[in-house]
Amino acid sequence: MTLEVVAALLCDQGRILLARRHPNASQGGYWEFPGGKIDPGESPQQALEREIAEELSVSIQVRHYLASSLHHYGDKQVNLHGYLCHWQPQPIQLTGSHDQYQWLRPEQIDRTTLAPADLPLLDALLQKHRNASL
Ligand SMILES: Nc1nc2c([nH]c(=O)n2[C@@H]2O[C@H](COP(=O)(O)OP(=O)(O)OP(=O)(O)O)[C@@H](O)[C@H]2O)c(=O)[nH]1
Repeated sequence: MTLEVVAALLCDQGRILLARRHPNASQGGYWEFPGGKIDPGESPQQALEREIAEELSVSIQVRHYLASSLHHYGDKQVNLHGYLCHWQPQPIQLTGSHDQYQWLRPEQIDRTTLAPADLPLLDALLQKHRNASL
């Protein structure tokens, strides 16, 4: 089984939003870029805007595709697609999928507690930042 999943790299003043999966969820306790599965008939952008509204109670604008990552978790395979997103700062309300969130600069993100499928997305983000500062 391969799940098609979208994730938002939501930027605010150089920091990226990370959310921690609820302990009872699959990959519980891992930090991730929030998002979720693409429903039938949805575009990745539509899925991402819907998931972020559902999980964080905020509205976002999907800007650019960043990178994808295909990861085997044992019981399933996740094809994760990361998009750079923009928002007008709004209060975040976690609605159940996550138990915490934090804003971090990409170089501050702890690779050991990040969902393994997200590591290539983090690397693409770090690469983009390095290129931007050349
Ligand atoms: N939203 C999101 N999901 C991710 C990321 N990285 C990653 O491996 N995943 C995995 O992608 C799968 C789908 O995400 P979901 O948010 O719809 O989670 P879910 O609990 O409904 O999924 P489940 O059916 O696997 O339990 C989960 O197994 C989740 O662990 C990520 O950065 N964001």
